[in-house]
Amino acid sequence: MERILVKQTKNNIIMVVEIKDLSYAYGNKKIYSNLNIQIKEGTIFGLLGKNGVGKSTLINILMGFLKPQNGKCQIFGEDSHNLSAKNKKNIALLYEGFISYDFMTINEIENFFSPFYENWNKKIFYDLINLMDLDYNQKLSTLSFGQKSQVVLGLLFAQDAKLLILDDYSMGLDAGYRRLFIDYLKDYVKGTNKTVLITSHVMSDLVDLIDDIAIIQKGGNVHKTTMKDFISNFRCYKVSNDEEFKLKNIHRIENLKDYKKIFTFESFNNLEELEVDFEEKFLGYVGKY
Ligand SMILES: Nc1ncnc2c1ncn2[C@@H]1O[C@H](COP(=O)(O)OP(=O)(O)OP(=O)(O)O)[C@@H](O)[C@H]1O
Repeated sequence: MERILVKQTKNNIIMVVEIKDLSYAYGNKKIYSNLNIQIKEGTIFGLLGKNGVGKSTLINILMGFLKPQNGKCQIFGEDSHNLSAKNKKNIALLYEGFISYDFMTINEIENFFSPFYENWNKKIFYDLINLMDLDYNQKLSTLSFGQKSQVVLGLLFAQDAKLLILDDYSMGLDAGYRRLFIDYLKDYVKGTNKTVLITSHVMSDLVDLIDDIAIIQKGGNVHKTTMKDFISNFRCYKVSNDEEFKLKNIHRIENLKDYKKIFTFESFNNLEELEVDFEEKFLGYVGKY
């Protein structure tokens, strides 16, 4: 059996997450077959895809809540469904509905969480809280949704874990809170070897944040690249509806009323290239429906 290397000695890159030939299905419903993903230490990795392609399933496998049916899924060189306590402590997970201690105050929730984590950093928690100008004695039940999410993020960052898994951090946050979070996250990981795995449906947040991406398609096909390469290499061209064209390697054609949009990794000098943002490129890749 092939051994998964935690450390690639050749260029000294440490892989924090190694997913190799992973298959998973719910009954007859195939989610992945032979999925391969690697996440390098010190990078921010975006797991992207439309609703229902299997992002949360993969996170559940990574967290050991689900077991691979085939293949391997390793974190810090150990099988994710069999992680040692030491490595478990180095993963901070954010998922929907993370907090259910609404009756506590901001102070109390910090006191409640801190003993569970060896590297607990109180200052990080209160730095984030202070950005919101809140009274520490305010009960969580009285906070706005965005403020409560900020408390959750504070609890997550204060763990000072080596790997952060953020499943849809942006749920319900307005543009201001999202920006606050993104800026904080960037500063938080800068100059450290912390690794972040993030899923989000807010594409505009991700452009300046993410290093590597995996775009998952329905059926489990995955396009892996860097954010930079995807943005510069995946192009959108405009072609008039009555123009005959025979082009190779077209990824997707979007038919609009007056013209067609062509999405491709090819470069066509004779066509008009449209300047489109990451969200549109992403939709051009995965399709709108
Ligand atoms: N326990 C389960 N039993 C059967 N099917 C499931 C189960 N959990 C998830 N699924 C299905 O598996 C598919 C992938 O679900 P998953 O939640 O991983 O998608 P996702 O990419 O995280 O979606 P979203 O972006 O909407 O959160 C979906 O079609 C979902 O209905």
